[in-house]
Amino acid sequence: MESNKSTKRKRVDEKTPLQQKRVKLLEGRKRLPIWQKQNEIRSVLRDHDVLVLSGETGSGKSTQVPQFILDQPWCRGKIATTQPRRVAAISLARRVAEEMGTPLGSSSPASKVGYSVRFDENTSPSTRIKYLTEGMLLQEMLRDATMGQYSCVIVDEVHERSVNVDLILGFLKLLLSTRRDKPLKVVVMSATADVDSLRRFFSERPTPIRSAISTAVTADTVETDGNESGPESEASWDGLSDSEQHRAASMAEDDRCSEKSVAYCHVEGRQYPVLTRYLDSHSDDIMETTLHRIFQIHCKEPMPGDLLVFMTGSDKILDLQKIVEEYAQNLTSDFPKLLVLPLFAALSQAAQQRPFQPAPPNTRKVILSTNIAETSVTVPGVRFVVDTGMAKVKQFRIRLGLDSLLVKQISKSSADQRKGRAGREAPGQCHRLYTEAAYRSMDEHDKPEILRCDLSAAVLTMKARGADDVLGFPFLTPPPRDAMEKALLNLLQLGALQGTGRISALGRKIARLPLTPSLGRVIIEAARPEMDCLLEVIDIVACLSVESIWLNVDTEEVRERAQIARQQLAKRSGDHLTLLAAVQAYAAEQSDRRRWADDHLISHRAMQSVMDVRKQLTAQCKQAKLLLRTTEASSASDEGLQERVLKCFLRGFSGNVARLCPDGSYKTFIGNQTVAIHPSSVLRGRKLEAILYNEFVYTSKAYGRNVSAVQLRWFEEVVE
Ligand SMILES: Nc1ncnc2c1ncn2[C@@H]1O[C@H](COP(=O)(O)OP(=O)(O)OP(=O)(O)O)[C@@H](O)[C@H]1O
Repeated sequence: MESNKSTKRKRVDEKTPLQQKRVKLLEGRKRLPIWQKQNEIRSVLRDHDVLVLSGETGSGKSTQVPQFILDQPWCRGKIATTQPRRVAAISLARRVAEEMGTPLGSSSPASKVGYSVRFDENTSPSTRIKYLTEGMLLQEMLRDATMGQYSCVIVDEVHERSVNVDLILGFLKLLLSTRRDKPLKVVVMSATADVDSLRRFFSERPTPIRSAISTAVTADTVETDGNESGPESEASWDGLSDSEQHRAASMAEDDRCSEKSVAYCHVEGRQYPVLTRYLDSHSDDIMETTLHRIFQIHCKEPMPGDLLVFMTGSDKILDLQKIVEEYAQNLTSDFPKLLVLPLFAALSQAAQQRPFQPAPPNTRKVILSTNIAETSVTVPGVRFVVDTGMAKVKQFRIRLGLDSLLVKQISKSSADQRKGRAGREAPGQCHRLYTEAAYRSMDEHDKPEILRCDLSAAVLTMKARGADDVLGFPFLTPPPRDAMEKALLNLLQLGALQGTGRISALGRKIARLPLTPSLGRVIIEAARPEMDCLLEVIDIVACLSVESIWLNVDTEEVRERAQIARQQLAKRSGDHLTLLAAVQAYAAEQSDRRRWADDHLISHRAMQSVMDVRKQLTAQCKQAKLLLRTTEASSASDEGLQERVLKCFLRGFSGNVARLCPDGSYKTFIGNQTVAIHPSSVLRGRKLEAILYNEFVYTSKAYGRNVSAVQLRWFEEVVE
């Protein structure tokens, strides 16, 4: 008996480190609530096309479901699991690769688990389980409308109801009814979703409408080779082909999309309890309360136990980081050290992974995060969640035709997701910095993004995917008609649609770029031989993809230093060319880029992200044959270049132009709204004929951010 045991132990010891880790993690997996449900999940998916799966946060949905179904006879292809954010897609892929004992992504041709996020595809020829952001799955759908490589698509964290997830659900619903040669299974998962509406959505048959996707033809096969106004391939894009119509008709006679094909399963319980604490009364100074609570936990609670603090945005996070670090210096050596780590979307990928690494000995991690860590992620070590109850959300202002970010109270569903980040490896605590009454008065769910944001990108994706009649698309929640019309008009104005409403060749090119339609249009414009400024525009677009490259300057002394340092980079024409000058100077710095950034009060971290995005965008433009020039970029000081660059931005953002009025204010061309130059702009306080801005922010008043001076005659020239 004893010798049997020792042979077994020896066998385990002989395994590779990957296999040893797999065996070790298997014990923990078996304790997850979902482990007991695996046979039920397999059997339900054998008999049904769609499974709506609910289960508490941490019960094991995101990591286990793909592994449960991998070896099922119907599952010959890949399994896609979508995530709302790249940080979740990457960390889940890493974890599942460890649990399966396989290398991650492209590190080995034999790797079974990979991920795909914007600007980073990390898969191998053997990848079977792929975690990808919703945006990336939509991009894949543009290349292969039938999604032939997948046997199963798992739509995770569906409660977040991003526009992208709503589009994916609609496309999957249509695909389920048309892809008959290879079966496709769909699993929709969340801890806090509205299960009934999802079941109803998939149970109702899609109407065989013109909008149904073309499964036989992909966008690639109908490309009209740059002929923007030329006739589109009518047969290909007129909704259903003959064979598809036949299939859709026969489908109406069977029960494929009836109640029977949609199953529901619930996973009860979570692994560890989480104690919830509320404030006794409302806090008027949330920063102060957060700071106080961080130190209260740190000084009272035993180690180990890291903190995850949910805040609104990067500006507040960086402010609090500084204050916590200052206070931490005054702690006596009786207390463990504090390591403060920010986590927000605009950080480089490497910086986003730091909170997932273990803290050094005798150190407590304090992760200050936006809601990018709200769902799906397990941040190892976290036992305490501190929730400020607020988040920045996108809000579309139809009259202006612009998205703006507003700070708002979160929903109950968000609060519960935040709480669910604790209690994943051990019992935890959730400190809600609001009262219990405030929690009870919160909305149950967030308003779906489709009801509150600009729909241009969504409409373009639908059109590029062959869903021409966008008003007939199967939406889980139909968006407001005026927002759809606004999006159609915007796309028409960008030249992404033809007069008939069909997508143009130019529109299809824009749809394949991982950018908003407006920024995509700027890129395409810059690639025209007359403009010839694509490399420079890529640099600026890369800067616009991070929140800000400039460090916050809060004291008079630092402000003065910043002014002097930034003056060397500032361009009279405004922020766009100033950003270009900053990227060019940073890229040219060969000895010590970190020091250069510090000297100019520029965020080295943000610049690393900019360089990442710049590299990827350049590669994508080369692949799309937009970038033919091999010479170096021109200097930001070249006047001719400045005009061409700004004209390109004008082409994509003609709606974001305001002219100077006799009273000294700026009023937008569209909507006649007053808009001021943002205080962060190099043009602040200047009186110019007209300004162009990339972003509209509303704080104490309406501001345009990232502003440049433009001439009215350019406007007439560019926007015929
Ligand atoms: N990176 C990780 N490090 C350590 N443990 C992990 C990691 N990822 C997952 N786990 C463990 O696996 C459990 C299940 O995680 P999983 O993400 O599958 O749950 P879930 O049900 O999808 O949760 P949620 O609804 O919150 O996304 C976690 O509670 C944790 O114990």
